[in-house]
Amino acid sequence: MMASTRSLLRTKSLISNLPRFSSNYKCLDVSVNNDNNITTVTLKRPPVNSLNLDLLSEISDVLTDLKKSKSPGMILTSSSDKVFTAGLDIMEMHKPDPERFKQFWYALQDVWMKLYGSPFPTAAAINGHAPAGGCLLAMCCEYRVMVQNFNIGLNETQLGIVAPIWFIKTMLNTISIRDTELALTTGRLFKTDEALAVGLIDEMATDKADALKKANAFFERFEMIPPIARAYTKDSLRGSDIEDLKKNREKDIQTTLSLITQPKVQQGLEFYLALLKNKKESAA
Ligand SMILES: CCCCC/C=C\CCC/C=C/CC(=O)SCCNC(=O)CCNC(=O)[C@H](O)C(C)(C)COP(=O)(O)OP(=O)(O)OC[C@H]1O[C@@H](n2cnc3c(N)ncnc32)[C@H](O)[C@@H]1OP(=O)(O)O
Repeated sequence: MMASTRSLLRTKSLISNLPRFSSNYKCLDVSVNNDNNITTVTLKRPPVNSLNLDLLSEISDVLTDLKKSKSPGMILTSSSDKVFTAGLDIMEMHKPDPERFKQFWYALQDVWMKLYGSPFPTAAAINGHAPAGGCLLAMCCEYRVMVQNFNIGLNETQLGIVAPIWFIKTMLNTISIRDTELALTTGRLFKTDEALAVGLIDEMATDKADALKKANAFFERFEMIPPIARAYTKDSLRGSDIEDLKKNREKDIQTTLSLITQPKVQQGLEFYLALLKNKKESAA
């Protein structure tokens, strides 16, 4: 196909599929790049983009919109200059109201299924720390570019909690079984260069602009690949993990609720929260 015909076809399909986004997001900025029609979703819940029910619900909605509009791709990033996301909002797990916790966990499952299983390509421009749930969101994306001198990893065991099996499968889809076991059992947070060495991220960046540039370049790889072939291939690789959670969704919610409300686990969370607060006080 001639290059000019290709670009005309692309322009036509972009016009007909232009995504329409709600302007009502409180915790997200959503913008579409005019050059390649890639959508950048920016997490914007200060101070640390911790994932509470509201933020998760908005991420879930935007993923639905992107799928409906047959988006050619999405970049996930943060408005903070030092935190991509601090993971799940600990306040949703500390002394939780059971009904609220169930909604919260359901929303997290939704985000995971939609992001890990999206038919469109995804990249994370990780411009800050990405512990626990932050690492999960980044690993759900197909490509990760991370700004130097930050931390990423599933550190749940450090908090006395356990990464659910679907978190673990997401890491197994990213790095080796051996590295996953060592990382999870020790709750290891990797510095950017260590994450690159182990394959947890794909590229390093000097700053956010560089991360966005490299993330945008990732999508050029798919210009000549029919989207349907791409999406089926991704589904062949990831679909069974998603089916497993779909089958066990209710059980996963109940088990997590009963574990998280155990007094020992609650004490551990309290201790961790106190550490976070003390860190601030001792720095002042
Ligand atoms: C065997 C029993 C198993 C039972 C359970 C079973 C399954 C449950 C599975 C649950 C899975 C959970 C996954 C998660 O995501 S847990 C969350 C893990 N997150 C973290 O460990 C990160 C904690 N935060 C930090 O390390 C730092 O905040 C930082 C991200 C590196 C940023 O540092 P800095 O810029 O210096 O900011 P501060 O530390 O001063 O924080 C500012 C402010 O934000 C509060 N905060 C930080 N993180 C969270 C959070 N995740 N949730 C809620 N709030 C958070 C922090 O306390 C400060 O608040 P104040 O300004 O009020 O002091």
